[in-house]
Amino acid sequence: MAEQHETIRLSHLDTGYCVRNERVAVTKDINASLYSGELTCLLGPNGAGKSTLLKTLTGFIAPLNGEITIGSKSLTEYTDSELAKVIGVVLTERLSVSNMTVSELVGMGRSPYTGFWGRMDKADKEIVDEAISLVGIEALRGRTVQTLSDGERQKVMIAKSLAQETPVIFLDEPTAFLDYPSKVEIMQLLQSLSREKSKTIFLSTHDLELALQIADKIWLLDKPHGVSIGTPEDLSLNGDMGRYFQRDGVVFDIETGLFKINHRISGAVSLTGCPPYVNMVRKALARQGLAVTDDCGCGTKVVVRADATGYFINDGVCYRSVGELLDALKELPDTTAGR
Ligand SMILES: Nc1ncnc2c1ncn2[C@@H]1O[C@H](COP(=O)(O)OP(=O)(O)OP(=O)(O)O)[C@@H](O)[C@H]1O
Repeated sequence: MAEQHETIRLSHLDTGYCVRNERVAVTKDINASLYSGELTCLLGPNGAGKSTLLKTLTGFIAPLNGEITIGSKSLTEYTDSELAKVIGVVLTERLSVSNMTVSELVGMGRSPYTGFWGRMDKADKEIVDEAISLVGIEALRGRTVQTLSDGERQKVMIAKSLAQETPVIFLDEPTAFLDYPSKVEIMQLLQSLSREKSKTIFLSTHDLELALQIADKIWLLDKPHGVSIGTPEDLSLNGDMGRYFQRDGVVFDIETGLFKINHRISGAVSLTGCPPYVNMVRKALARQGLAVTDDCGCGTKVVVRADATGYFINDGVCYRSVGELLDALKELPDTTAGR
């Protein structure tokens, strides 16, 4: 495991904006730290202040109050060029660069080191090559940036921030607009970079389930509750996770540590069998509003069995698929005890 140390400290930090000379706070009194070798995910509902916090941490906007310390000095003491060697920022916006190749764009990550004319020497080029290979985009090198898919472009932007060789990388919704496998791939890439390169990685996301599975730490941001910080497991056990995302129709399942849809239950059946069939049938029944009461058939008129041989209702006809079983259940005049 990579050695971990505190890289950024937030002390009594208030974020927000000055609107017509009035200070409008978005988040208040955040006291927290980010660590090297850790992937931290910032979660919160729309408008909670995730982007505002990221903009404040990256020096785009000033804090309303409090202090951000990076290494041994305050963020305000860094010059722009010093900061560019400490913090890499990956934003989600589409790039307006035209006719720039992937190699050239990743090479821009070297600009804090290459001076006014941006001439890269051999060492710079090696660093760019390494960044490209770490992210696994060698095949894209010669492609122009505007021809890339969203996922490919996201990887290129991560490679650019790696070429920048900053100990800290901030990313604003890096998984937005990606299909699920690409989201997982980007998150796994960031997790391995935090581990293998000892980077401090802090990202905002709406991909709750993914963050719960992959983040070392979660920052939950919500106006009524403030910020709550911990491992996904601690935030699950102390009830914060369920509280923060409480909505009609959604429940936080403490057993799995994930959110699930709270189906409206209109009846119940009994279920026997063996995994994975029995688990899939349980899931399908829940979607139909049917709870599984027990595994012995007591108290319900319908007993469903699911195993490798097929799906059965009251040990009668063998149905070959979950779909057929559900159709048959719908046909029953009085399906369940609860109806
Ligand atoms: N430039 C600005 N001036 C004033 N208020 C702003 C400005 N930018 C954002 N806000 C407000 O600050 C609050 C937090 O916005 P922010 O964009 O940080 O939330 P967010 O958590 O990133 O939301 P989302 O998940 O929708 O992206 C919102 O109420 C927003 O309207």
